[in-house]
Amino acid sequence: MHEIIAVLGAGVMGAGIARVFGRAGHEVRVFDVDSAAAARAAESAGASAHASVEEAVAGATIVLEAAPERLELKHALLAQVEAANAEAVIASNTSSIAPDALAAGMRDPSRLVIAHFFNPADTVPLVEVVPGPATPAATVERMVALLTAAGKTAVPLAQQVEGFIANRLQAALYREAMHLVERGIATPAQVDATVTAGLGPRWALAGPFEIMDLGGLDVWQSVTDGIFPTLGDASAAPAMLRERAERGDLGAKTGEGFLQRDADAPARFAARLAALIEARDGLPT
Ligand SMILES: NC(=O)C1=CN([C@@H]2O[C@H](COP(=O)(O)OP(=O)(O)OC[C@H]3O[C@@H](n4cnc5c(N)ncnc54)[C@H](O)[C@@H]3O)[C@@H](O)[C@H]2O)C=CC1
Ligand SMILES: O=C(O)[C@@H](O)C(=O)[C@H](O)[C@@H](O)CO
Repeated sequence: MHEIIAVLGAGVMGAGIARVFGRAGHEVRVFDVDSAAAARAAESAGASAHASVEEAVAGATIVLEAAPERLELKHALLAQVEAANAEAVIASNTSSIAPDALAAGMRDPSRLVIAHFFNPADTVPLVEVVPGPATPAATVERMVALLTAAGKTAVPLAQQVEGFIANRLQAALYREAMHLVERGIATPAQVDATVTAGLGPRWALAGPFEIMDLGGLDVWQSVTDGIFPTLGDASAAPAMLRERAERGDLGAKTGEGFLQRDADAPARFAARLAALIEARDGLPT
């Protein structure tokens, strides 16, 4: 089904999302408060850039919000969308905000659904589709169909939860990774190597439940009984993350993070990831 899709926010994620839908043949419109960002994203996606939210969403059938992860900003943007378009499905690319919190200020919360893409959005197949309490099943089905037809792997959740599935899994892993570094057990590079040389290749082919089946549930019962009580239990960002973020060492965005990153690291990573996914998809099952 041909859609008219307005992408609001043309940064790291919005630009990639616009390319996904542009490549799928939909009419894509882009708005960003940074008009240069909107123009760049529109050019890369074969889309049109627009000077206002109202202009971008007028007549759109789908609105996809990829603005900064700040609830008050998203609330204001969703209000602008509702005022300018009474029909479109409104999808947010939020990383972690539960749909009901996001829809709290909306006139019609049933229009909201989460479509959570992964960075880089036009390379990573996964998109989590998360309904809020008021989201009709038909809206979830429509988003899943749209994403699937665009070549994505859409995973619908039965109900909302903060962080959805993948970010909860990532958060659990990253919490333990930082716990191990803060305890002096390993360096960030050594922790990363355990993933890229071990866990990562397996996870490209099998998720946690398949891995447990392959390893033996008796073994995993013993392992989890032994390890769970020793895991880190931080309930907020640990000092090694908070201190870097607060002093502006943001990683690839600034060149300095946990490890040194040069400016084209994200582009090189995206190219390598695309090649890896293509090779994986060509493997015999
Ligand atoms: N960066 C990542 O790895 C991922 C981020 N996300 C989520 O996607 C959303 C966007 O994140 P990023 O693309 O990384 O952020 P970003 O900071 O790269 O891009 C945000 C864009 O929104 C624009 N913007 C700011 N206020 C706006 C407004 N009122 N209306 C329209 N545009 C506005 C900014 O100028 C910027 O270009 C966030 O909710 C984030 O949590 C989701 C998956 C991955
Ligand atoms: O990893 C991803 O692309 C997504 O899970 C995200 O939402 C981002 O990592 C975000 O949580 C932080 O950049």
